[in-house]
Amino acid sequence: MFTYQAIRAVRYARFSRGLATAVNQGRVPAALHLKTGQTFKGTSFGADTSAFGETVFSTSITSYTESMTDPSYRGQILVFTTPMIGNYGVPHNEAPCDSQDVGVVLESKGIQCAAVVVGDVAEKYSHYTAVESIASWCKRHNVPGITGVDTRAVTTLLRDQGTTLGRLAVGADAALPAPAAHEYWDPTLENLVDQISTKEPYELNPTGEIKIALLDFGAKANIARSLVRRGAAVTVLPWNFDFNKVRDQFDGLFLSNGPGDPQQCMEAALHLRRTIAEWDKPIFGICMGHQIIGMAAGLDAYRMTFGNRGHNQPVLALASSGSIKAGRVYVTSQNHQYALKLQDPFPQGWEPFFINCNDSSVEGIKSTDASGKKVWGVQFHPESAGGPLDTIEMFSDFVSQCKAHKATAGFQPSFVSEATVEKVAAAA
Ligand SMILES: NC(=O)CC[C@H](N)C(=O)O
Repeated sequence: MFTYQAIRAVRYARFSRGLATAVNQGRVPAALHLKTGQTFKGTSFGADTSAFGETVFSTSITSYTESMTDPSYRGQILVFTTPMIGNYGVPHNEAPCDSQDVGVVLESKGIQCAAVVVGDVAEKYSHYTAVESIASWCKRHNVPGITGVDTRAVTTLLRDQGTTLGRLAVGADAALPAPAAHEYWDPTLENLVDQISTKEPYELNPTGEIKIALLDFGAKANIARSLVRRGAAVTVLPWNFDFNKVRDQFDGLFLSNGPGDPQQCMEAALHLRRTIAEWDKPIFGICMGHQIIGMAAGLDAYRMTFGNRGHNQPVLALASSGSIKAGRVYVTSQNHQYALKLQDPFPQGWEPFFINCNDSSVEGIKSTDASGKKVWGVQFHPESAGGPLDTIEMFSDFVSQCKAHKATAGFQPSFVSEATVEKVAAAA
């Protein structure tokens, strides 16, 4: 019995060595180094370049294309726990750009993450919308990838020690020793939002029924799509634009997702504090936007150990509002490292809206009805892309609140801008 097992073990070792040699032949070596001292070796795909970043894992099974183009992944080395990545290829990322749409099929124009780590990259792909492989897509966008890595081992490490700075070393770099601890680049020390946010305001669907301002902290395209497809005209504004200067022209304010540490965006939270105090129209924020709303309300944001990234995060609704029913669990799409601190009591005029069923972190806040305001923030992504659509109707809730407010608000002379007054006077 023992002999039989020994023979099998030797045969298997020879077989897998042979397989590894065959697979690695002609391949460029790559190594994922973590600042905590571990190294994972594999082979490279995509760009022939090395990259630093914050190493994070995502439990999403599909939608690598949407995740990789999500600006919230900027500066991050994205480890996919799903073993095979790339088998449905990458679509052509240009939508017919009439003013009704946002110009892209995916979540932004380029690949946003710094690098990708996969167990097994698919060389062959098959999908009716695919035009290229993940490897050629990464190459075109100068983003390196590593395959042949035990991503379960990397994930276990990241769960235990937390999100860790890393370097994906490719080619000759892979043979060099790992960088010294002080050499690792920490993206969270930079204002990543400022790097990605629009520099100039622009408008989508200008003939929409209601006018929404979208503060762009690194907005996923599906946020604008979800608003435009519900009939809103969307004006995209830079993240630090003082909305108070133009608020009289809008029926609602939306704060988008975005990369990095929310503390870097305190300026936006200060503008928003004033908006919430002085403006009574609906405000909705997602992920970074939710964190900014929380900071404006007086809550603190903290850095989680490994964050939540994936399309299978359950959240419990603690309050009912629009399509959301208290006591129900919704499965959500998420991508965040920071969260709002749960404090007791909550700031006056605010209540927790959702809580994460896995780790009890705050997943949403809302203004209480007594305050007379309609402000919501959710840590998860109701627009998904990718992920479940359990909470997509929150967009319809927001748009209908804006429409209802517009219908009942009537003419409010004190809120009308000089430009509007001039236009009204000219028309009279
Ligand atoms: N998706 C997001 O907006 C992420 C928000 C923030 N950068 C975080 O990591 O928590």
